[in-house]
Amino acid sequence: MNGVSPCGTVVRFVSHVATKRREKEAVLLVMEVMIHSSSFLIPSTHADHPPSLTYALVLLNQRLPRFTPLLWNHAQVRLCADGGANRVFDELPLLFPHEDAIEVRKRYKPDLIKGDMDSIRAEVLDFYASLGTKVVDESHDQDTTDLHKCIAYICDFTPHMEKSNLCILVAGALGGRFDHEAGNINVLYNFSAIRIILLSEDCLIHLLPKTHHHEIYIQSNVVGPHCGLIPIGMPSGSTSTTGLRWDLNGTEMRFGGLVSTSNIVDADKITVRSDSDLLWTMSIKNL
Ligand SMILES: Nc1ncnc2c1ncn2[C@@H]1O[C@H](COP(=O)(O)OP(=O)(O)OP(=O)(O)O)[C@@H](O)[C@H]1O
Ligand SMILES: Cc1ncc(C[n+]2csc(CCO)c2C)c(N)n1
Repeated sequence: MNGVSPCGTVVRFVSHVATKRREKEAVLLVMEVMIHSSSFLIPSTHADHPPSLTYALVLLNQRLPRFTPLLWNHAQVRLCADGGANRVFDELPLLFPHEDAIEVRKRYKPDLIKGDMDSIRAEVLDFYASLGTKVVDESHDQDTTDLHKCIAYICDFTPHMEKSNLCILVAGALGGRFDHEAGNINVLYNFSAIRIILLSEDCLIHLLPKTHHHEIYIQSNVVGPHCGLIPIGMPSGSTSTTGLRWDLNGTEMRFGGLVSTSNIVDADKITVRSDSDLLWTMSIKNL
């Protein structure tokens, strides 16, 4: 029947609404929870055992955080994005002032240096190449950033099955030039199916994909209390949270309207549900 009786039309409409509601409920029922924690900021000896994630570390060409050795120890593989190698060469010895600089450099030897190679110094390249670091020169590609090239490398060499356990830590990603920061944030969206955490000494940023509900466990000795939830790229029609000083309750967020900055974590666990991808940011304590 094709809507001849007004009554039939209403019945069909009601049944359509009921079907849509059931579909929505089914989606809600099957929506998986993604767990987030900052245990990579805690020494391995104190962190949860066995660690549930496999970490990779990418070092960028920006002042490295004081806690870089901690990230290094958590990681199974360490990559430098082009000039990031200069930072490892110059800055890691400064974190161990009582040790011989060359010994420190040998201990913190990256597995791979990749990029367009316009920033790495020749002496740095020669030093690590002679120690066996793999070097991948992609100077022909002037359309993707050096960070993008490094993330692509990690993904290409991580088996499909293991990608769900992979977490890429990116040191030196924030602060400094805004075009670089924006490019680094864009990489979170380029590789939205991979866990990637951008880090500076002061804060971390990662994506909360709309495909999941999120539980963020707060290790309050290393992170917080300042935090933010930011819809980049498109508005969020509805976001709900628990555990924040200023929780959202089906709230719309958009640039030009409300975005949740200068919020405060008020619980050990924060939950977030949204119809859009959001950026989660949190302050890092003076480790
Ligand atoms: N000031 C910065 N702030 C944030 N990230 C940075 C900054 N400088 C570099 N990076 C990151 O480190 C990576 C490697 O830096 P590098 O200086 O080698 O890049 P580049 O491509 O030579 O940069 P440029 O745009 O200056 O040519 C960049 O792809 C970027 O992700
Ligand atoms: C529209 C557009 N804007 C900027 C660049 C430049 N660019 C982007 S990534 C990159 C490599 C940096 O190592 C360079 C040079 C481009 N190609 N296309």
